Amino acid sequence: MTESGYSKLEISNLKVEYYAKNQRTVALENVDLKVEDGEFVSVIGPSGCGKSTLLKVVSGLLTPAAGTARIDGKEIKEIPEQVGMVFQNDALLPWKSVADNIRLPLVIKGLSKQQQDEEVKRLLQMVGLEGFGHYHPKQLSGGMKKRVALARTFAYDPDIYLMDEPFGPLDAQTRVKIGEEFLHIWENVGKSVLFITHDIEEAIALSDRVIVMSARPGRIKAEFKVNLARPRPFYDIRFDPVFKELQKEIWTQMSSEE
Ligand SMILES: Nc1ncnc2c1ncn2[C@@H]1O[C@H](COP(=O)(O)OP(=O)(O)OP(=O)(O)O)[C@@H](O)[C@H]1O
Repeated sequence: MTESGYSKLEISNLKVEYYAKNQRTVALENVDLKVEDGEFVSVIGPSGCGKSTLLKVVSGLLTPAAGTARIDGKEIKEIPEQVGMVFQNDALLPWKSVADNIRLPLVIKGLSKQQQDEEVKRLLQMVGLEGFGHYHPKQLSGGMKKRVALARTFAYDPDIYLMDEPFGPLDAQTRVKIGEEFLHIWENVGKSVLFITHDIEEAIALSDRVIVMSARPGRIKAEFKVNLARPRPFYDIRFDPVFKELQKEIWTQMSSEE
């Protein structure tokens, strides 16, 4: 809870429908979910269960058919300034340099040129891209682009990070490396995260709680608290017996019919 007594994010009795070609699809139904200040929550579930839809509601891009989504107690009616998104596709501006992509939120925030330069330098260092500021996105590997996208989100410094399978397109090795770096940075930043993934191991390694959704219409099927101390080693934590037990429980829940 925040000082004001509200959760950072509170979703209550949410229902979302899509209409396409006279066909109604109920994407989400009866979804209740809270994310506290500084909490890392992952949502995992079968393809099409409404995970991205959930993020679209929180980012103000979709209006629910019923129920509410609130940030700090205030109902989301338009794009809230407290959220920052990281997608599977990095959404970098190809005509701008790496430094200028990261600079964008700082310009919007109204920082002076000198403050922007200092912050860009700090962020490039933070994501391991020192010396690449003058490169353009097309000159970077998938993992490097992901680092730029993360640096840009850290530059924006939102209260809630909304992450939709952000490491999805990366190869397994890069995915672990970036996951590790992201976890390390996040553990210092300590903001709320709502993280969508298909990967049980990634969800456990990163999160304070893992939410399992049912197939469409998406409902919350189960919730697991991750009782693993922080800071955590993103990879080695997988060998902890608590991790393995949780992985088994989540897998059992995901593969059960109900
Ligand atoms: N713009 C749209 N118009 C109509 N139906 C849609 C639209 N967007 C999503 N849907 C439907 O809503 C349901 C939930 O979609 P959503 O993208 O939220 O699922 P998801 O869990 O994120 O899937 P995945 O894991 O495959 O990315 C799906 O059945 C999808 O077909």
